[in-house]
Amino acid sequence: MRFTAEDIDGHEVARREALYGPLAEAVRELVDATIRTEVDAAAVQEVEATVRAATARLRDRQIDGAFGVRYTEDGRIMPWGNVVIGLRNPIAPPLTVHRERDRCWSEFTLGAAYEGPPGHVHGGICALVLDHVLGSASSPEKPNFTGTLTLRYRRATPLGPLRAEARIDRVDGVKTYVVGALSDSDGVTVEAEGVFILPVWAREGSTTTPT
Ligand SMILES: CCCCCCCCCCCC(=O)SCCNC(=O)CCNC(=O)[C@H](O)C(C)(C)COP(=O)(O)OP(=O)(O)OC[C@H]1O[C@@H](n2cnc3c(N)ncnc32)[C@H](O)[C@@H]1OP(=O)(O)O
Repeated sequence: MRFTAEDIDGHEVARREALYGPLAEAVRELVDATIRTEVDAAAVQEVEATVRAATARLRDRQIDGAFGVRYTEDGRIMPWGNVVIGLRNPIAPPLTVHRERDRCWSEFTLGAAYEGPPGHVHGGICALVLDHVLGSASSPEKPNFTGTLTLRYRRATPLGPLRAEARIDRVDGVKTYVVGALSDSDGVTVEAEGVFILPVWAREGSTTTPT
């Protein structure tokens, strides 16, 4: 598991955010446009060639494997490849998760790229979002892992503006029980319960390392 410390200061973090954030946002727009475009065949082929050229240009120099989770020396976390919140990940909506004591919440919009049933959010995407928001609520600091996530899909979740929220229900040793929900403007669409577990290597006094 890749947790990496980076020797950079806040200015450098801000510079990278300003550089890579807009690129990821542009690719998100490209994904949406790819799904929804009705331009003619020649235009589609022209764009395909342009996108392939852009991809090759980015691949001129790249890291091996995934981005990992990186930290600055002053403890700032940079989960920029994360599929839910990653600044550099165009697949991430991305969510900004807010914290208030024992609860977390996020308001965000899911568009055409997240469709399952016509005009509605794919059930796996609902699970993805809820896993992350419940997981975030489970621990402000230590890396809890999802042990069990239980969902009740009460009605289909429409594409568009949504809210996810979660709070700690109870803590039992290394297990944190969290409850939460995904909602649209008419109320709850998916209810969630999760057990989030502090892995062995992160426990007090552990000498094991992440695997
Ligand atoms: C990044 C920046 C963003 C920061 C924000 C971060 C939010 C991220 C949220 C997303 C989180 C993820 O997607 S995490 C990725 C998805 N999850 C995973 O890949 C987890 C894979 N599974 C595992 O690594 C492991 O099985 C663990 C860590 C879940 C548990 O293993 P373990 O640590 O060896 O557990 P162990 O000591 O045996 O058991 C401890 C206690 O938990 C219970 N227990 C064990 N497994 C389970 C289970 N699956 N469900 C329920 N309970 C369980 C045991 O009965 C025991 O209870 P008792 O005897 O004490 O009563």
